Amino acid sequence: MTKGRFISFEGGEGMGKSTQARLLAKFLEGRGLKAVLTREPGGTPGAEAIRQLLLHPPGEGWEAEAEALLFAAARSDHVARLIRPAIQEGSWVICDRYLDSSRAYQGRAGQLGDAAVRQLHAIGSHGLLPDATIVLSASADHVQERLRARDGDETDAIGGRDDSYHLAVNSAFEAFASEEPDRFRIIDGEGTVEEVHQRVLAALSPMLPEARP
Ligand SMILES: Nc1ncnc2c1ncn2[C@@H]1O[C@H](COP(=O)(O)OP(=O)(O)O)[C@@H](O)[C@H]1O
Ligand SMILES: Cc1cn([C@H]2C[C@H](O)[C@@H](COP(=O)(O)OP(=O)(O)O)O2)c(=O)[nH]c1=O
Repeated sequence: MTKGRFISFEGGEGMGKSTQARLLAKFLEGRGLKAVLTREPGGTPGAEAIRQLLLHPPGEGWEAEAEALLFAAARSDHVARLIRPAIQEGSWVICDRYLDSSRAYQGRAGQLGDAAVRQLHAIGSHGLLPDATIVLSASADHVQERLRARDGDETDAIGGRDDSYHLAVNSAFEAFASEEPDRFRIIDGEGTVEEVHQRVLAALSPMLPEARP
């Protein structure tokens, strides 16, 4: 059996990751492939429970180190129980956020540093990296309007952090993409959902299987 593929979508809140991850999974299924659509933090019962603890923390919230450990623990369960087995059985795993979110949010914006986040990942998930990572990028004005329509005034412990935190997150993703151009593709997230989907397909085209006649 051929090994599957692993693709992650990254970027700040409201860039269109969930929308585009869903469309890519549908596209792959249309080509006769098995696609597993999943998300972080989450994807398994244990990781979904940790997601609640992270986004709606009890008490006064987590210290930076505890927060990074919880993300790494959720990822460890997700990789061991869902991502790795799915890749091994030949599926395409499409993941809405993955390690690079921890690098950008906890490592850069949260100031824990890249080495510490990578160390946790080496222990928790044996360093598993995606074959390709799509970073969606759009202007703050654009995204604010989308988020208002999606969430109203609702926010969570991380989405609700100040503008400078989110600016650091966005510039971290850009830096990662330029440091590792073989794995990352930056995609313009502005325009219609279909326009962005076509850009995603174009960026991944060398990996994608041919349409069957
Ligand atoms: N290209 C687009 N143009 C307009 N609205 C969009 C576009 N892509 C997504 N949206 C909408 O914007 C909101 C945020 O998109 P979503 O996919 O949830 O982003 P993310 O997962 O990055 O937070 C959703 O309400 C979604 O329907
Ligand atoms: C996976 C991951 C997410 N996060 C944050 C980013 C988001 O604020 C939140 C996940 O919420 P989510 O609803 O998935 O994000 P979005 O609004 O982009 O759809 O958790 C981290 O801080 N570190 C991580 O490793």
